[in-house]
Amino acid sequence: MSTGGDIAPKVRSILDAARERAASRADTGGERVAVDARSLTGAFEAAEADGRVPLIAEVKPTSPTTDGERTDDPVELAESMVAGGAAALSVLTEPEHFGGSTDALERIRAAVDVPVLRKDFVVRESQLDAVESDVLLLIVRFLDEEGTDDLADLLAAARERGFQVLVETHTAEEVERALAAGAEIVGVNNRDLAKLEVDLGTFEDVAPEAPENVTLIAESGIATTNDALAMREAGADALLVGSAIMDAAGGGDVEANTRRLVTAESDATAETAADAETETHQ
Ligand SMILES: O=C(O)c1ccccc1NCC(=O)[C@H](O)[C@H](O)COP(=O)(O)O
Repeated sequence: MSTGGDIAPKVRSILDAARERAASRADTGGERVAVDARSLTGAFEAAEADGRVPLIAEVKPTSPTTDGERTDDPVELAESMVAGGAAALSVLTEPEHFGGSTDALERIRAAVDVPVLRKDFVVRESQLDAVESDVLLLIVRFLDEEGTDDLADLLAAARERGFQVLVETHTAEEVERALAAGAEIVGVNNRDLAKLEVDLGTFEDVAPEAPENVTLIAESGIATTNDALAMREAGADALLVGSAIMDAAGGGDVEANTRRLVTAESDATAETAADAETETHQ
């Protein structure tokens, strides 16, 4: 099935590149990976117990919607994110549009002890063996396209290799399809891959479709502490944040940017308590 006419030209170019990489990997064969994965839900629980907002911070040097590129050492960026309290990391491995690489992911995973998500556009089983990671992303919308494998088959193939799988959706219908395929970790992307526009209302609208036993992640467009609080209020078990932490245009402090979002809830609670205290003394 292909509903491909809806996809933005920049996203179509990403998908075409993913198909080409899948074909070249299939040609060269290559060994099947066997992952000893660090638990993503365990990392979220540890963050919650510690009063931190469970956050996946994304090493995203650039993107089709980013002004500029961050050329710092990806391992240093990743270590700063962990120092800022990130429960897990996401690492772009797509080279042509996001400046990522499998080499960067390998180096980061060796340097940190939190779970690492491989952020790429996986459409064929042969792509699963490009590199080991704790979590793998599958995007429902992309697996509609011609020349891609079936979502349930890919999910099973990824689990057979030891990956935990984050299945990304954008609509209630895609959440249903993710669940029917057996997804246990579901992301709702606030970025519409058809128009590349971001609307945090997407997560708020779609989240009620996911049952309680699913780990639900709000992805994209989360920039401020208020955004983080709104996504948590709407039911996000965790947040996935790239651009606001990377700050490619400003080259800002990645550790401080991470900490600001991770402490959003504890800071809000402290502020409310301080306001109550002030009122009592007036
Ligand atoms: O980020 C993009 O420009 C983009 C363009 C086309 C397809 C996917 C894209 N992003 C992938 C992502 O899912 C985000 O990197 C991730 O959710 C973080 O989003 P943000 O915090 O808004 O950087």
